[in-house]
Amino acid sequence: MDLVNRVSQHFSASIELKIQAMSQLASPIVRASQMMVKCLQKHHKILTCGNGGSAGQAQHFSSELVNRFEKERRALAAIALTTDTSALTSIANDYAYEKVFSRQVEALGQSGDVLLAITTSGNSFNIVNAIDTAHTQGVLVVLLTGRDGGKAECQLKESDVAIRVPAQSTARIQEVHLLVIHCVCDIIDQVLFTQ
Ligand SMILES: O=C(CO)[C@@H](O)[C@H](O)[C@H](O)[C@H](O)COP(=O)(O)O
Ligand SMILES: [Zn+2]
Repeated sequence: MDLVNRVSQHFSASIELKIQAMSQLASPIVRASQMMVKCLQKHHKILTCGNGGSAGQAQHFSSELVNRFEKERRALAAIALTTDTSALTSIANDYAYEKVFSRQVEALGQSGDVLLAITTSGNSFNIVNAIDTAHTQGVLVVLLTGRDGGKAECQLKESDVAIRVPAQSTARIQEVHLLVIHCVCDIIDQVLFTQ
């Protein structure tokens, strides 16, 4: 097996998907960024969640707001719901894994906040439940997903934003999600901190 060729195929597939997704995703990326700008301007916060690789993406995004992205600016309010192992393990242990994010949204989510929910399949029940609870708390939702958007996209309201990567492979979808996250960070900085 030619492993170098295999690596080349991964690069090509990732590049081609990004080019294909650009025209479809630019507009929802801008809408999601504007929603988050409004949220942060009003001193509300962004909650993030996801499973596995998407948990890493959720943390990646929240750290770029709390710390910084590419320019010096004040800290911005974001909390990853994937990091408090005591909350995660007790909620999973006492209730169900499907509740690990929704219980935290119930505790922390306030009207005017935004939930960034990340799922490649759209079918992770803890994400679907987090979206339902966000709605009952008056929290707007930005959903990063793939494939057919799954149950999570079906739960969205008109005031929410879906950013669905047109691909089937979890890895390829995650690669585009990271690019989307960096676009959103850039727009937030551009709008909030450029005169
Ligand atoms: O990162 C990977 C594979 O690339 C996996 O860890 C992946 O994130 C996990 O299988 C997740 O549980 C998938 O969840 P979801 O994206 O379907 O919501
Ligand atoms: Zn980054």
